[in-house]
Formats: sequence, structure tokens, C-alpha cells
Amino acid sequence: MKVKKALTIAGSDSGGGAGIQADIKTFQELGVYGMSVLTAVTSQNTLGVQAVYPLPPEAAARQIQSIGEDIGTDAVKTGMLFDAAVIKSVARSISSFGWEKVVVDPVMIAKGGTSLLQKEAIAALKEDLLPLAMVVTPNIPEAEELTGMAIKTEEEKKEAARVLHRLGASHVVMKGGHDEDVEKAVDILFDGENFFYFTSPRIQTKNTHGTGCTFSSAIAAELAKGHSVYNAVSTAKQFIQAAIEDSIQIGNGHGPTNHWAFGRRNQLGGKALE
Ligand SMILES: Nc1ncnc2c1ncn2[C@@H]1O[C@H](COP(=O)(O)OP(=O)(O)O)[C@@H](O)[C@H]1O
Ligand SMILES: Cc1ncc(COP(=O)(O)O)c(N)n1
Repeated sequence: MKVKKALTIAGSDSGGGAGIQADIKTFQELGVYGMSVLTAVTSQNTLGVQAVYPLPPEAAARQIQSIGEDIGTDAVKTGMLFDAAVIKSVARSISSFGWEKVVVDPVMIAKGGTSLLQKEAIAALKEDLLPLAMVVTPNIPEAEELTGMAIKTEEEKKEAARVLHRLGASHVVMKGGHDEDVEKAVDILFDGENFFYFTSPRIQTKNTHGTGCTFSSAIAAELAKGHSVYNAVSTAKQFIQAAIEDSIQIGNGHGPTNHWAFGRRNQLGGKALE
């Protein structure tokens, strides 16, 4: 049996809700073979990040080489990269294998406030990684860091997307999870010409740990299967909506999303399992 493959290059979340663990769960649920390149290990749970142990940049390069020389991949996503040296090493390795379906989730800060990317690494993210991105998926604070703009209005979101496109990302998804809109969660996709809106009801919940990781992995999985960027974002939006709506009770803080929800709904004709 032939299967499509997706690779995540990201950090480990010991609590299993974000990072590599969220990515692999999402790949599995969407029917692609998941692989991982670790950039850092975090001691993390639903209460926050207790410690970060970065790996040396050559560890990322060597893991990518092992995958590229034997297995190959149909799509790649990057998550927590931690510092400029890792970003440069990852960008060089992705280019050397000519991988084109690259989703860059510019992870900067965990929801509790711990930094997952050093400030001085933002330049490397812009110069080395964005030009390789088929899709970049910033939340609003990340888009503000990358563009240097204050982003509040819809027009500012569109302008920031244009700036990120100019920096080399062929598609930009401005995620709306951090918006002040209490009714809707709106993600805006820009393909260099047109803007497309993906709107869902905003769910009132504290269980949003790993939403960005899950969303970007779902895009990568769908790209691996050969879908267009528009269709990949559309499925990812449905996947994350189901995962937040049916969130599971884990830990005492900001719990994870439910990676089973989308698949179970589909099997059950639109109904979630209780
Ligand atoms: N409370 C919510 N209700 C519905 N969708 C949400 C909610 N929070 C986040 N999302 C969605 O989850 C995805 C990740 O967004 P966001 O939370 O902004 O990313 P990040 O985890 O990187 O901060 C987006 O598709 C966004 O619209
Ligand atoms: C290892 C790791 N990577 C990324 C995130 C961000 O998670 P989110 O998807 O909630 O922004 C995290 N908390 N930990």
C-alpha cells in the first residue's frame, strides 16, 4: 500500500498537546505517514512550559538528511525552531532536498508567555525560511513581529499578508484565534492576488493548547495528499474547529484539542462522539 508522507520539524511538548506530538497525531488522523525532526525538547504541561532544552543545529540537519536520503517526504511543516542557527540549518537542508510543499508556522511564544524563539532569530525566519514557504501561518502577534506593524483592523491584516507575501511566502494565512471578535474566528488566506475568508463560530473554551500546531500540520497533511492550498486550508479549518469544539479533559490548565474529533464526525455523518 502506497501512502503520502509528511514531516514536522519542531519541538517536543511532553504534555502531548502541541509541538511534534500534536503534529504527528494530526498527520495520522488525516491519513498521511508522519515523520519528525526534533529541534528542542520542552518540559511542558497544560499549566505552561517549565523548561526548554534546545538541540544543536546539526542535530536538525542530520535528522533531515536521514529522512531525505532514504524516505523522502510529500510535505514539510516547521514549528518551534528556537534560534537563528537552527532556522538557517533547517532552511539549508530543506533547500538541498528541493522540498516545495513547505508550511511555516512561525512559532514564537507559548500561550503561557514562554518564549519558544529567540528575539534575534526573527531576522533569520524572514530571510532564510519565509522564501521557502508555500504557506506561512502567523497568528496576529507573530504577524506583528514579522512585519513590524500594529495589526488591529481587517485592512491592517490584509496589508500584513501583502508584506509577508513580498518577503517570499507564496501564500499567507492570517489566523484569527487571537482576535477580539467574540463571535467568529476568521482566518484570511492571501495567494498574492486574492483574499479568501475562512470563518467559524468562536468557541468559548480554555482548551486551545496546540491549536496553531494542529492547524498548520493539517494544512501540510492535505498538501501532501495533493490538494490545493485553498482546499488544504479549508480542511484544516474544519479539523481545528472540530478539535476545539470537542476538546478533551486533560490536565489542570489549558487543555489540548481533540485530534480524533474530525475523523469521528466524518464517520458519524457530522455528529461527534460524546
Ligand atoms: N476559540 C476558538 N474558536 C474557534 N477557532 C479558534 C479558536 N481559537 C483558535 N481558533 C482557530 O485555531 C487556529 C489556530 O489559530 P490561533 O489560535 O490564532 O493560532 P496559535 O495557536 O498559533 O496562536 C485558527 O484556525 C483559528 O481560527
Ligand atoms: C513545543 C511547542 N511547540 C509549539 C507550541 C505552541 O503551541 P500553539 O499551537 O498552542 O501555539 C508549544 N506550546 N510547544
